[in-house]
Amino acid sequence: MSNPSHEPAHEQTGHRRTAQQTGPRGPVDSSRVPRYAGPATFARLPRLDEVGGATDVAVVGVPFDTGVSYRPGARFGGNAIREASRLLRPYNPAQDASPFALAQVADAGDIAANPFDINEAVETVQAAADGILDSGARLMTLGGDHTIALPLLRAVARKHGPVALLHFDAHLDTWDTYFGAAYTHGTPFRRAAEEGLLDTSALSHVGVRGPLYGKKDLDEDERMGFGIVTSADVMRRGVDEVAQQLRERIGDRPLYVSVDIDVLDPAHAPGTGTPEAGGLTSRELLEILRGLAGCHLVSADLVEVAPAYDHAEITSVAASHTAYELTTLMCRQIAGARKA
Ligand SMILES: N=C(N)NCCCC(=O)O
Ligand SMILES: [Zn+2]
Ligand SMILES: [Zn+2]
Repeated sequence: MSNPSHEPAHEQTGHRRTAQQTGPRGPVDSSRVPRYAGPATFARLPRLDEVGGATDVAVVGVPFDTGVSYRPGARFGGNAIREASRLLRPYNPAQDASPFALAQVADAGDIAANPFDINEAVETVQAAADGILDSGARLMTLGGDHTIALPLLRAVARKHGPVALLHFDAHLDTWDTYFGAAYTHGTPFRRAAEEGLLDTSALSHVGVRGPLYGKKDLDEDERMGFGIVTSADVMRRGVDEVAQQLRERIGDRPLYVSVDIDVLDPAHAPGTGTPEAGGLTSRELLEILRGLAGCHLVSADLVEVAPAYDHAEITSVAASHTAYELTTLMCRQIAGARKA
């Protein structure tokens, strides 16, 4: 019998064991079970229940997009990224690591956030994130709009104290309110700064570009402590120099990385809600992330993938590779800390 889903017996599912019956349970082996078969988990990794409910990194979907100011649809982002991640392979040559052999990574399913009540959804996301972090796992969330970065940062700061933030986005997302609403996808980092969740000596936006409401947007953002590497800066200075500057700013602080997929040029990520011309290439984004090796990455999100505007999975493939680099960073760091 060939069952391409994720039954506990890994002999039937083709889940790779990286050592003889010990060590992390890896992805389904795509040389034994076609990679397009069965329900999608991130990178064909086991579900959380298949690894006994304990993991080092929990990949979690956040199907929520009630906080958007323009095109809706990011509620479908997590599952689109899971589908596009079927083609990921277990060895990451760019970081010379087999991430899923270094640490257990499991797909913990979706957080069931109320689509009709943003305040309640924010509480639900925080409670779910608290639970996962309390179990000792790091979070890699997929999908949702940028509103969710606030409850995720609340959970991370509850565990680690104020964190360094590296925010990849076309937008600042430090605006104050929209239509009087405090919790939207344009406001999470102002709320996080107000709540003391951020280490104000290590806050960076990368990839910012496009029209603003006024110059005061930049002044207020700077007052909150953010430094900006614009999209044009990345082009002029190059990825190695940018990554080095970011690494120096972050140091050994606990780091949260938030990736809004609209940091990429619409040519590289058409499937998003508020696209802006002149963005990063996926190659630039992936290279900057790889340059963060050694940082203490405690959790990350990947938001604003709206598959209804995508074509040929351009956006969700870029997103799946972005999440793969982020999980690789976490797994390397976990394995390194275990050795030390
Ligand atoms: N976080 C994202 N993707 N966009 C924020 C844009 C807010 C605005 O409409 O001005
Ligand atoms: Zn954005
Ligand atoms: Zn954003």
